[in-house]
Amino acid sequence: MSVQISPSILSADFARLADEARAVEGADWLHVDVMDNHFVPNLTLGVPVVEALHKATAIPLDCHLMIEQPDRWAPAYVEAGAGSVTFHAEAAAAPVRLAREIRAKGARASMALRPATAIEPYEDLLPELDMLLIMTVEPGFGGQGFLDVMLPKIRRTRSLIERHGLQMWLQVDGGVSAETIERCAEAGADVFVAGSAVYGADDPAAAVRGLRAQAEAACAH
Ligand SMILES: O=C(CO)[C@H](O)[C@H](O)COP(=O)(O)O
Ligand SMILES: [Co+2]
Repeated sequence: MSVQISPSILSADFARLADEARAVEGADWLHVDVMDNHFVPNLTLGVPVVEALHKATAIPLDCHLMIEQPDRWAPAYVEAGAGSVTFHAEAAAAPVRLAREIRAKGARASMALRPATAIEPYEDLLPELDMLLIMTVEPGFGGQGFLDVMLPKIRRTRSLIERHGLQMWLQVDGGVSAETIERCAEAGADVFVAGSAVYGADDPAAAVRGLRAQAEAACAH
């Protein structure tokens, strides 16, 4: 699977979201962090903003739901136009049923793991998913330092995906930057979320190009 760069609008100017989406033209997906102040101690945006963003940009929206009760709310994000919908394993009541519903509605189904959540209990669920997201910070805020202790989990997850012969994305989210992206790619990630490293740069589109070049070089090894 080819490298995908997904800038996170968590680090963008929320008063200018349409412009900020255009500022990363050339990115593969746009990562949209939905937080409900219950699953994580922060509050961001919801379905109406995703709907508006979908109308404002051609970039596929990669919605990361850091919310309780994703079984109840995730389908609305597909209807709002999300290209992929990621729910957290720790919050989902029925992850297989939810993944099937997301796929049936026409989006990629993805499941996220907090840093302390192991992949192994979810091994048998992998065929139900189009993507697995390994958090490399505690979810809730942008601009945190990359947790390099997550690298073995990325490697183990890549091995499981290969052992099962699956075609699925492996996404990393949190602290991904020019300093850390190569280690993520070498460990087996192929979808890279970057918030502060892209929107904190003077030229966000150039930052996307730089991250892509580094990831592609490291993935080829
Ligand atoms: O899900 C997230 C936080 O919970 C964000 O996607 C992530 O933190 C991106 O920001 P940065 O690249 O600055 O770490
Ligand atoms: Co995210």
